Amino acid sequence: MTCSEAPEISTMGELGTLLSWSPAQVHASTNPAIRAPPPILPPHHFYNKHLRRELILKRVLSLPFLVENLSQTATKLVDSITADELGEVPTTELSTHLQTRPRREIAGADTIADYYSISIGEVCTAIASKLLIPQSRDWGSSVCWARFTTADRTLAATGVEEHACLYVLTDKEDRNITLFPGHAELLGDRLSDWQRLAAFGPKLGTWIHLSLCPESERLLADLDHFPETSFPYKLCRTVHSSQTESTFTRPRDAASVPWSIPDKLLASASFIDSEQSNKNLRPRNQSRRSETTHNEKPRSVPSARRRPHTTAHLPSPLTAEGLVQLAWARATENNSSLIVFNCGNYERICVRHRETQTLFISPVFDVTACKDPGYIQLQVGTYTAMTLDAIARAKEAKRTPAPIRRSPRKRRNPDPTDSRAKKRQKMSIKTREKPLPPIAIASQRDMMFLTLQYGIHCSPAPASFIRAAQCLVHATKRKPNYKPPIKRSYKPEEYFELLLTSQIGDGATGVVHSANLRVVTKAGSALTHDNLVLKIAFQERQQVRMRHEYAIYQRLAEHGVTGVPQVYGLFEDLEGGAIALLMNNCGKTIWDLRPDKKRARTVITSVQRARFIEILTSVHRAGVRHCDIRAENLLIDTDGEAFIVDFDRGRFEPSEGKKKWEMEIMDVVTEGGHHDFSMPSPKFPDDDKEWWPRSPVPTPTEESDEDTPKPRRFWPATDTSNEDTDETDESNESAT
Ligand SMILES: Nc1ncnc2c1ncn2[C@@H]1O[C@H](COP(=O)(O)OP(=O)(O)OP(=O)(O)O)[C@@H](O)[C@H]1O
Repeated sequence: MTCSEAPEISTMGELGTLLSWSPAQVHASTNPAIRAPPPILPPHHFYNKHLRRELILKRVLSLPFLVENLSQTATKLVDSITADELGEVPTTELSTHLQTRPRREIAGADTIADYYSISIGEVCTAIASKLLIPQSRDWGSSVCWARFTTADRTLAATGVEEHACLYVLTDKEDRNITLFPGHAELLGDRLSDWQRLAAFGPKLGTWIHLSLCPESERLLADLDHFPETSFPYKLCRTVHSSQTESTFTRPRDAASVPWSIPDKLLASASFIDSEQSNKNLRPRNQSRRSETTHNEKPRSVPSARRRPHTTAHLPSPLTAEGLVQLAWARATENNSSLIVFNCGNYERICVRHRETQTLFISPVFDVTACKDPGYIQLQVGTYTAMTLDAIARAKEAKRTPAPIRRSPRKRRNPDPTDSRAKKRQKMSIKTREKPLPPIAIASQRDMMFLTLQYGIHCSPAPASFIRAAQCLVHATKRKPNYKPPIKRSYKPEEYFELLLTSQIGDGATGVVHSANLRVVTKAGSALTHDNLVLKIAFQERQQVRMRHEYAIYQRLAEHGVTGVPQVYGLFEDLEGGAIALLMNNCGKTIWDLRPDKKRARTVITSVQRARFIEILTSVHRAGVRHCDIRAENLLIDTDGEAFIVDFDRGRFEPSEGKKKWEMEIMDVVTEGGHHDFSMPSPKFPDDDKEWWPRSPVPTPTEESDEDTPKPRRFWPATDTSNEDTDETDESNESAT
């Protein structure tokens, strides 16, 4: 049945009538040009393989009464509100949303999420805010629901929308809560709870929308078809004894939650069959010791013996395992306890239980057929439960500081009586006489084991990356196009380790991380080098751009250009899906360094300005045009040195006119202004000699953004769809 009509509102029971409403069925667009792409695994699933062991999902169990529980949360709050507090229900305003018909183009996961936002989200945030702050008269929303856009616009085509959530608005600078005007005063003593909530983490609940197609419905139906004892959580396949050490306290569940998990179910979730449940979480190093004999140093086994036939992320259909892993990882990142899966007409709600690392999942239900209670009541119950749970966790986290857990992995002190240790020490003294910097040693090695250790990440097993292009800083005897073979296993002196410690940027070419390097010398001493940067590219077009960026840096290195990143190599993931460019850290962008963050004006010294101009002059002299001179690509390091980064849009052999034009842009940017990239750049003689590799035609899962720079992002994201480069006029030109 469908309850497609907006409720008729009577004065009595207006709220009840609103709560009993369920939306009309949505139908896929009849326009063949508007497809509902079947969900595929998004490229960023790479990160989900690096979740901390303590945060990884171990099992999925059914929770039959979750939906009823959540509806009751709304019922209880409605029952506790007095007629006086209820005041006037803004029926006309709210029912306008309920009447909103789906647009005919509804198909993709992003349009499903947008439809949900205007027809359900707007109403439910208003009602939930009223129930949480009953004294308010205005029915304004202090909890919000939104789909957050990302810099990677190609994600819209994956058929999965994972960036929607319930949240409280916070000030970006000081993380103070921004409630609907007047609500802060009404909260009285409870205001501190909400403040704490905002500081604790403003995201309260996670939504995963899937495109409107039969594949999505099948996926939703399969979400609990796993063995109860263990969930097959996918990790990297490298065999390696990791050196990462961390103290980490698993976030706690609230002592009392607005839903109930029967004791029996909780007990069965807590039952850890160590053999069974850890089997999938155990990286291969613990199960296969074949590479270590008694007296030998442990060898590491890469994740594959062959290079993948393409390094680019291949669109593979999303499986139920993949979807659960994706949703779990997203909820972990949001630190939310509830996850809602929605594919237009069907829905499932889940509880992420932190302590037992279990996902408790409701049965699938038809959102259009919700009756007693209606769909709006269930959603309001879900919103309020999410908020109350987050407030409780924020409060408890403040009250009981969690004990600091020491990592069980300890570094062994070398045994002074160990003759091999003594020999190693002697050798290290010898090598100390002629020390090579660690980065120079790593530059001669072809295998990189990559580990993530920041936020929710602490890789249970590293990813294996093989060198695809040489270091441009330290000389190597290798031929320029040398492709190193992949060995069966690697001794410590044959590889280097890279630890990603934070994410510092996310652009059209890739995700940029800060990184530390560790190498073990032949003599056995471990050396480290901090302050590196690794940019990872996933999609084919991004990878073409990254390889081009490397080629540009190669040209600049040949011409001895300084003031640009030093590149230590390009690497390919042996499990496919990613390539990575290793560079030195050039500091912070002049955009991020602006003294007044509320203004767009950047400020640099005259010496720095002169240096930026000098660098660009030498770049031009090397026969390269940057093509993206913006405040986000001009960096200053901790010593005040200037750097120009991000050459993925760069072009070879520019005309004199184009170089002059770019220098004028540099003048504007270093004066604190911004160039308007929507302006077509003028034509000059010899422009046709300029060349650059064209990005491949976007696959159906990718949207073309040729030469469109990354929009400047705020939180929530602002609409910058009109931004464009001065190069767009040229993007249709033929190129070699
Ligand atoms: N070598 C570096 N050192 C320090 N920070 C860096 C470095 N390279 C990049 N970054 C940071 O990462 C951000 C994104 O990097 P970059 O511009 O190279 O990526 P992109 O994917 O090409 O982005 P865009 O969409 O702007 O072209 C930069 O704005 C800068 O803040």
